[in-house]
Amino acid sequence: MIVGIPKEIKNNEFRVAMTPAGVAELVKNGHRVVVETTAGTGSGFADADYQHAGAEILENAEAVFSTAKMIVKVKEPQAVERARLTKEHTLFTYLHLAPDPEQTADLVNSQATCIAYETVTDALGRLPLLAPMSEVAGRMSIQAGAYALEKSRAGRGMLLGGVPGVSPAKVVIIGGGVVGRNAAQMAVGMRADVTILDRSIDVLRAIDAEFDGRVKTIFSTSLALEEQVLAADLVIGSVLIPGAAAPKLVSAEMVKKMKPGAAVVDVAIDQGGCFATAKATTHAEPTYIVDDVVHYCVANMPGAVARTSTYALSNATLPYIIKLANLGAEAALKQDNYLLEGLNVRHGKVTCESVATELGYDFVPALETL
Ligand SMILES: NC(=O)C1=CN([C@@H]2O[C@H](COP(=O)(O)OP(=O)(O)OC[C@H]3O[C@@H](n4cnc5c(N)ncnc54)[C@H](O)[C@@H]3O)[C@@H](O)[C@H]2O)C=CC1
Ligand SMILES: CC(=O)C(=O)O
Ligand SMILES: [Mg+2]
Repeated sequence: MIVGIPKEIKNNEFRVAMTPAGVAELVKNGHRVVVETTAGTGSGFADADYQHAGAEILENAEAVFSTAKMIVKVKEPQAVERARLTKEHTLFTYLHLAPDPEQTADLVNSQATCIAYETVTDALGRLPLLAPMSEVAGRMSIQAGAYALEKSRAGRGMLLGGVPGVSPAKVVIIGGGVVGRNAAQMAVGMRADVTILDRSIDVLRAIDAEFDGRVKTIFSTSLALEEQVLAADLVIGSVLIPGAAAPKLVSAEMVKKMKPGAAVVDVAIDQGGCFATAKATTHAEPTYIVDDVVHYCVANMPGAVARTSTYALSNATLPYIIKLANLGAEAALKQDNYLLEGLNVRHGKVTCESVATELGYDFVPALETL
């Protein structure tokens, strides 16, 4: 198969979908790989590194899309990229369709086979292609939040860990999954006062055991959530209902009642965000203020630490890319039910139920499109 790696074009997105080492694996498996010139520069890989690995360098994205059958990316295709997709293409990348009607309509119209990293599952019910970026974003959320609490960003002027004689900041994490636990690790390391809310008691049990009492766990009800958010200096939004738009757990009224200068980092913004006041921002201008509360809502947080993130993402995606290339998308999807969960749109049909429900499409079970 011909596999294409375009350069990412989202604002301040420096990741690339494959490392030269991944390309070498594909080439070893008998595939042709075409890479857009300078696609790897932001992650520290030169065109020559990809050439050494056996890839061909093409001069622009147009050439990559028209040459390759499978397009492997990091972020959801932007409008100009969507216009290049055809029925012959398989697209393998993050999509986050539920909060994005324009993208969904374009992918439906393209007739392409669109597999979303974030809804691929594994035998334990986890999300193996979301997890590495959730680890990165969870860890970053605390440094972003610490920065947002500084006076220069209109924050409360608090140091997360306090100092001897002065209390640490109160960090509240909503959602104790991969993002939430990684955020907690960093916040505990910085000596903040950390509380995690989740609606799964098993998740709270595991966190209680993992942190050995250094993190408080609270079962997430609307009342408990409001109490915690109003007492917080920094709130991390990290809930997920796979495929669906994030539930708006923190209302605009609640934000109004938060402490002046408190900060929120809505990591779940890629699924629309769990704060009613959240709107996606970019690394170029990551924060804005609503009712004296500093909001950080960057939808591609890992793009800022591209080298770490590119390695982490491609470690996870490579086996799936090889399988899709070796078998072809149709056979690979038929053979692997967990990969099949990643299929969101194919040949004009929406095959992810939560996306269909959210955006008013007829849901067509994925197998029926194969
Ligand atoms: N902004 C960015 O750059 C990035 C955003 N993300 C996003 O972060 C979000 C979280 O991802 P993960 O941690 O990997 O998901 P996860 O599935 O590991 O964890 C989500 C947790 O939320 C909990 N939850 C669901 N509804 C809840 C509620 N009403 N109250 C409390 N807890 C609730 C679940 O029980 C689960 O433990 C996702 O939207 C993901 O796409 C991930 C990576 C990068
Ligand atoms: C998961 C995601 O949205 C990202 O890594 O950018
Ligand atoms: Mg206020």
